[in-house]
Amino acid sequence: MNNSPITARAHTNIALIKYWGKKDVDLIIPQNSSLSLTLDHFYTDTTVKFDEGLAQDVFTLNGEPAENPKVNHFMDLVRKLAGIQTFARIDSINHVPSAAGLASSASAFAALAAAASKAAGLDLSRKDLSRLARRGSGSASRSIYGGFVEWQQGQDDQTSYAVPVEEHLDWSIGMLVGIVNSGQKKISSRAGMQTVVETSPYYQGWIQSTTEDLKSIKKAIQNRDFQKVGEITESNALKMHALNLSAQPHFNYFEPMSLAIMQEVERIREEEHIPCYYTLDAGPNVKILCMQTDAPAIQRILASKFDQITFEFAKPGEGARFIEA
Ligand SMILES: O=C(O)C[C@@](O)(CF)CCOP(=O)(O)OP(=O)(O)O
Repeated sequence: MNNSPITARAHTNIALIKYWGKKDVDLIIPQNSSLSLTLDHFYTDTTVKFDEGLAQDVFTLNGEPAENPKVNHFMDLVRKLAGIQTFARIDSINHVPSAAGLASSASAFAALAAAASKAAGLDLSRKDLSRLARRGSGSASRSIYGGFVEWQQGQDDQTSYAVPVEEHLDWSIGMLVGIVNSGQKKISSRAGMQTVVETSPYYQGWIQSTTEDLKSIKKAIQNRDFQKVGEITESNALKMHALNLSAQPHFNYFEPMSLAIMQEVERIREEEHIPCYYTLDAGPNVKILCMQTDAPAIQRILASKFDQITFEFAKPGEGARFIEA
């Protein structure tokens, strides 16, 4: 274990093919493989320093003391892996719009996995970092890499990890992220996907369909077929949300503003002939896949319709890495 503080940076990722259900809740083994795009715009910096003088882990988030049982549980995993008992100081800064509601668990646990394992004296491969990050939050397994990333579902702790599909993208694709300030209490991803696995009558159909989508989208990425990538992305997101509508009790993450933006994206595509496609996760925020050159025109149209929402553009981002604090 080295006693110097280690800082890591990891970016958030947005799934084009969704992870939405676990086979094993404790190990976080998913029901299906997923594929995401790591974004440059939103990231987490986490510093970890092990200190024999601490009687427990001390955690701060954005400069404020914080309590998070998932972080404590995760640090226990790191201690076990490194064969140490020492507690640590963990300081995490989320560079994500505060009202975002953007699932920052992906960047947070990927950055924590990198910084904590290194500070504990481990020198993990990116594959083992992805496996470790997965234990914090499934989607974090993908943020170890940049660009397009596939989380191969595997069947156990050894075989479930992410791999880079195309890490250094020479494709000028990107995402506009609309921050819909949500008043409603959202159901966490963890709770939402559990309900769906247990109660949606469509769940087996989802597994079959999303497995097909993954194969098709990888081919479309290889062929630089933006329209196909977009169509699959939009369809896959709606199928995921259909699971929520069909669950018992049913739930959904859409707000009226979400639906209005979704309809406007379809209008821009069909009437303005600007290729753009939406996806949504466990919240009301709409993410719009588009080519970088089209982003300003789309932002202008959206700003004229939704003046109270900011749409921030994100290019493909890099994988988790160590930085000077
Ligand atoms: O990212 C995706 O594939 C789709 C979602 O974002 C939702 F739309 C799921 C993210 O779930 P996560 O927060 O990783 O859950 P955990 O494993 O229970 O911590």
